[in-house]
Amino acid sequence: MIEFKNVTKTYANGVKGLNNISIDIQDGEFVSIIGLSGAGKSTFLRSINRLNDISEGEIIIDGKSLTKANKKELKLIRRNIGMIFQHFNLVKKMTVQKNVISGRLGYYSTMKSIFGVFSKEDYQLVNESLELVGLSDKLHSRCDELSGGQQQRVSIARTLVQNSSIILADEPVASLDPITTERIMDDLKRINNEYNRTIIINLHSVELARKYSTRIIGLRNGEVVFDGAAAEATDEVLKNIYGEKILEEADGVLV
Ligand SMILES: Nc1ncnc2c1ncn2[C@@H]1O[C@H](COP(=O)(O)OP(=O)(O)OP(=O)(O)O)[C@@H](O)[C@H]1O
Repeated sequence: MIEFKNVTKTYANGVKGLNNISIDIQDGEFVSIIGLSGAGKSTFLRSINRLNDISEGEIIIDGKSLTKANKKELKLIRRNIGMIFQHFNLVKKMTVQKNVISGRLGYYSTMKSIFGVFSKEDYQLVNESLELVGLSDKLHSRCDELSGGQQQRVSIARTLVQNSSIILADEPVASLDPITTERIMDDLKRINNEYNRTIIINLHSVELARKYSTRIIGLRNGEVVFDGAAAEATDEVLKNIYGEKILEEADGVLV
C-alpha cells in the first residue's frame, strides 16, 4: 500500500506542485492520474520513488517511510517500484536484451552491477518478459532500430524483470499513435490483472483513463479534486471540476 500523509511539494520558486495530499493506494489498483497541464501529475508520480523529494508530510510504502528512508533503505524501496517514461529512457545504442536486463541491477551490489554480472535466471526472465510484450524476436536488436511503440514495450519488459509490485508510468503513450497506444495500455492492464502489479499512470486522455483504470485521481493546482471509480468520472462531473478543457484535451484537441 502507498500512503500519502499531508504531502506538500514546494518548488524553489514557491510553486506548490502538490498541496496537502492525503490518499491511500491499495495493492493491485490501476490508478490513472488526470489533470490539465501543470496540475501536478508528474510531481505526484515522481514523489512515489523519490525522484522528487517532498517538502512536507510523509509517504509510506508497504509500511516503510519513503520520506525518512536512508540511502540503503531507499535502494530497497526503489527496487520494488518500476518506472516507465514518456521517452522510454533506454540506452538506444545497446541491445534490447541489455536494456531489459538492466532492470535487475537493483538486485546486485554496485561492484557486480558495474561488471554486468547477471545470472542464468536473469536472462531467462528477460526472455519471458520479452515474450509477454511480443518482442522475443528483437532480443539482439539495438533499441534505436525499433519503433517508438516497440521501445516502450522494451521499457515495460525492463520493469517486469525488475519484479516490482508497483509500476509508475509517466505519460507512457503521449508520443504514440492510437493503435500503439491501445497495445501499450493493454500490456499494462494485463500486467495489472495477471501479475497483480499496482499501476499508477499519468494520462492526458480521460477516455483512456476511463477505459483502463479502476480508479481515477484528478489533480488541479496540486490538489486532489476528484478521487473515485472510473465510472464516476463522467463528462458532467469532470466539466464541473475542470471546465471543457480537459475533455477537449482527451480528444487530442489541445487548447
Ligand atoms: N523543477 C521545477 N521547478 C519549479 N516549478 C516546477 C518544477 N517542476 C514542476 N513545476 C511546477 O509545478 C507544477 C506541477 O508541475 P507538473 O510537472 O507536476 O505538472 P503536470 O500535471 O505533470 O503537467 P504536464 O501535464 O504538463 O506534464 C507546475 O506549475 C509546474 O510549473
